[in-house]
Amino acid sequence: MVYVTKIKICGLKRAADITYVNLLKPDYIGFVFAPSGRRVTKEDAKELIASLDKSIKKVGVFLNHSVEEVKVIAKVCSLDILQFHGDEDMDYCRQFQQNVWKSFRIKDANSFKEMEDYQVNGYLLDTYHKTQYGGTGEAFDWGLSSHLTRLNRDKCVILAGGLNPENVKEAIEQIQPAVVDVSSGVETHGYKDFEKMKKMIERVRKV
Ligand SMILES: O=C(O)c1ccccc1N[C@@H]1O[C@H](COP(=O)(O)O)[C@@H](O)[C@H]1O
Repeated sequence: MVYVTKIKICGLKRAADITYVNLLKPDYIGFVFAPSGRRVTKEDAKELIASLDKSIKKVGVFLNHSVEEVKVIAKVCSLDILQFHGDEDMDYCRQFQQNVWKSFRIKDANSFKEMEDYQVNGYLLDTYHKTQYGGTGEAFDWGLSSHLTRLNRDKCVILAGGLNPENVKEAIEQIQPAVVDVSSGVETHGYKDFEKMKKMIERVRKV
């Protein structure tokens, strides 16, 4: 079977991280503007982006920001995609020129129903957590994806949550997402790890 899964590496914050991705060329990279140890300011992100390879698409990760705030950051950083991780509804999502990925926190079979209320460019499946909206490093039960309705299966699914070089092949085979999104799984002591990122990209592109 041939899958053509794309890969996003999220949570870049250092100049070294940009050097790594320029060498490894994932399809997407993400800057976290949500409260997190990975959070960057728009000024930091703009400076990092200045030396980013132009072939790599830039995703901004937001969490219940105001529309105005997102618009300013998207413009300053020339973001290609806006990823919303909070309680943003469809009225909120339709207010932007950029492509929108909305995250859905998967807990049980019912968690997929909310996807039907949205018409966005990407449907990001992440793990439900009581207190965290993302970046947990925890995978959800991929078996639950059997509850994705046919309608939802045809959508652009981005799989996130606890992915790493060891489990990504199984995840792709089970869910067949358009994109896999990784943050914690390619870090060591809170920083992006070149060897883990390299291994991750090799594994994804070999499936
Ligand atoms: O990365 C974060 O710190 C973060 C904070 C708040 C919302 C989203 C966040 N990141 C996104 O979380 C998922 C899964 O990350 P992980 O691989 O499990 O660490 C991914 O979509 C990140 O973009």
